[in-house]
Amino acid sequence: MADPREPTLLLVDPDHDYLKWATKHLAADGLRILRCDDADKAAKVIEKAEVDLVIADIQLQPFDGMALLQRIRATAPTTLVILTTGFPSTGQVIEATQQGAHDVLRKESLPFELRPVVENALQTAEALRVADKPETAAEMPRNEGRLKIIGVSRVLQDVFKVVGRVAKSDAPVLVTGESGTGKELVAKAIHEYSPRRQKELLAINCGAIPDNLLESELFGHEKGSFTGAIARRAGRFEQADGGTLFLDEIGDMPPSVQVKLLRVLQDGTFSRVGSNETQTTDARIVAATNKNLAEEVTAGRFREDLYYRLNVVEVKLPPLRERPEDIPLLAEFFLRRITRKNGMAHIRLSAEAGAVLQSHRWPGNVRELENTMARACALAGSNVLLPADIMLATAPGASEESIDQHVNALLDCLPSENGGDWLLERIATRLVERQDGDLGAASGVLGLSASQFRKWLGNGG
Ligand SMILES: Nc1ncnc2c1ncn2[C@@H]1O[C@H](COP(=O)(O)OP(=O)(O)OP(=O)(O)O)[C@@H](O)[C@H]1O
Repeated sequence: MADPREPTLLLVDPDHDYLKWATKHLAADGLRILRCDDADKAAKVIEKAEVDLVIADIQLQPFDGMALLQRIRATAPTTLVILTTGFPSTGQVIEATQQGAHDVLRKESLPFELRPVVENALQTAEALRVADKPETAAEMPRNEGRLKIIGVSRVLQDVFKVVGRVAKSDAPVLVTGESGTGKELVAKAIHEYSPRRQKELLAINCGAIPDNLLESELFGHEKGSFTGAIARRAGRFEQADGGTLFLDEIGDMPPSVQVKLLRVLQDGTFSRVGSNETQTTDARIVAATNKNLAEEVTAGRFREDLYYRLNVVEVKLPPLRERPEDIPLLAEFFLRRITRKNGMAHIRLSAEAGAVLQSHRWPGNVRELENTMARACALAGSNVLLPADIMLATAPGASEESIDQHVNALLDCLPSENGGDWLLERIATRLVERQDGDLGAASGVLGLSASQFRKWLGNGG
């Protein structure tokens, strides 16, 4: 049965002006906001109503925010709690985190940080609720069109805070991280939380466009300026005027284009290819790279002056293996998205499969996890994913240790006697079913010959 409940947020603060401001600031379609001015009332509300997220001041009466947090942890484990305070000490932040607070925010940074952190927390709360109640799993997520960045890890929460802070300004942002960590998603979030959100967000992959075309793609060209320039054309900088321009793979930008980009960053001007006329643009630049740009500078492949201009604010996205707590949530999120898109019944992740995912190194990061979930959905035989349903791409760089972890996780789910045969036969049978009975195709998935594969099937065919 679908859970028809609206996401619910409870604000707890003795300051009535703050409560009014925060209610207005966070108001969104389909979001229920409750308010209390003391901890006792808040605890009663939480006993009666299902609350997804509590935002409470640390200084409350008759008991403080930390004590409220402990009560909530004991009585409503899936309710997330964000504590707010004037000047949190490091000790407070550590203690609150250890007690299970989702986050601790400084009051003075709430105008920038509150909305992105709350929206992310509500998505996380929804994912937790769905994971907690399998019967509601087929439910369509709310806010269908909204950007979704899933993650509960502290490092990702920190990324959210930076996004909230920088979104309001026009400063260039450099998003760094390995391939597939979500750099483009962060660029979209910066645009979406910025005053430019009504205007265009345009993206260009500097590594995917031949060097001689990149300049004209970015800055436009005049008719006849090169062979094939049959008409005057506006470039991305003109099109993104007033909006945001996302320059992906900036480390691959050729030196001639780097010079022109530097000029735009210095004074907002450029010229179309084949023209001396100066154009102006007010496009906000978000650049991304999976290279180490400082090293590119040292190697003489990237201009130092451009590096400093771009790197006014750096958002570092950690690889997925450094935030394993995000993996099961992301996996559940992708499972829901994939099954819904394909009109399939919802498929859940078993705890054992979650453990297998958490022990993988994910060289392709979140993108690899998404693909792994798509493959698992296509091959799954029931509505619960087991370790045997998860086929991890054997990355050339996978360490022996991580391979051992997978093997151990698989062995853990075997019955004690004669387990190996049982598992191989199950895997082989499933594969044949998924390939519509085509034994040759099924053996091909594993790279085995048909005769080897028949042995797996255990019955000679
Ligand atoms: N935290 C997240 N929550 C939900 N989806 C995510 C998250 N991070 C990444 N993704 C998804 O993973 C895929 C890869 O993300 P994205 O394209 O933003 O990575 P990238 O770092 O820009 O990769 P590349 O360097 O290869 O361009 C996308 O489908 C994106 O939607």
